Amino acid sequence: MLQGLDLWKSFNGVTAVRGVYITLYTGINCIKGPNGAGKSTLLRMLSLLERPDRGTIVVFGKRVDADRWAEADRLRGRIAYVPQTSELFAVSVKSLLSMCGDRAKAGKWAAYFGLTRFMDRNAMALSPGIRRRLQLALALACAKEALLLDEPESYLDDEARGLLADALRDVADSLVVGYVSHDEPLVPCRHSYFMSGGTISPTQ
Ligand SMILES: Nc1ncnc2c1ncn2[C@@H]1O[C@H](COP(=O)(O)OP(=O)(O)OP(=O)(O)O)[C@@H](O)[C@H]1O
Repeated sequence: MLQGLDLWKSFNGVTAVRGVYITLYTGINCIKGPNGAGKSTLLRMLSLLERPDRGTIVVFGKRVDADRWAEADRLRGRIAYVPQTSELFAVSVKSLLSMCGDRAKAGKWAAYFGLTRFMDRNAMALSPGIRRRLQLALALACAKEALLLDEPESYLDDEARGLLADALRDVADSLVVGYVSHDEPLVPCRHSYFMSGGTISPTQ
């Protein structure tokens, strides 16, 4: 279980997230809402990649308070994250895929997303859609407990959207999945939240 407790975040005087409480359970947890609602900021905080101004993130029972942020360094590896953009490090695909240690698992997800022929290419020289496939393969290979996805269907063609949907159905029994989107997600949501103006509420 991944929780945010009273999370707040402002940028240059603009409050992006206002006292959000959220619990992500095993399965698909969807966070929907319009542009600028604060979804990406919330997801980055839950991924321990953005320090909240105030509040606590509870990562499988372990608390990370905003004012004791050093603890985040010890827990960040438990959460795989796919950002909204398709940026990656400018190194070869195969070196990226070696990041998580389990080469067999990384190879399996790379093959699943049709990436085998790109292994020696520089990741940043690939098209945004192929980079998105690579980000997803990497995140699925690295994810042991939680997988947080920011508009994961962006850049993908129909084939890749189908692959992603099937993959998410496969891992939904074993991972906490957070899925941020504007529109209907590719897979049914076990829990749904709606965000607007930095606040959040559960939906049906
Ligand atoms: N790094 C940043 N620096 C300055 N402002 C930021 C930063 N990140 C987010 N914001 C601001 O915080 C607010 C919420 O942005 P955020 O990206 O979290 O919303 P969102 O719901 O994900 O939007 P979208 O659906 O357009 O991606 C916006 O006003 C945005 O400009």
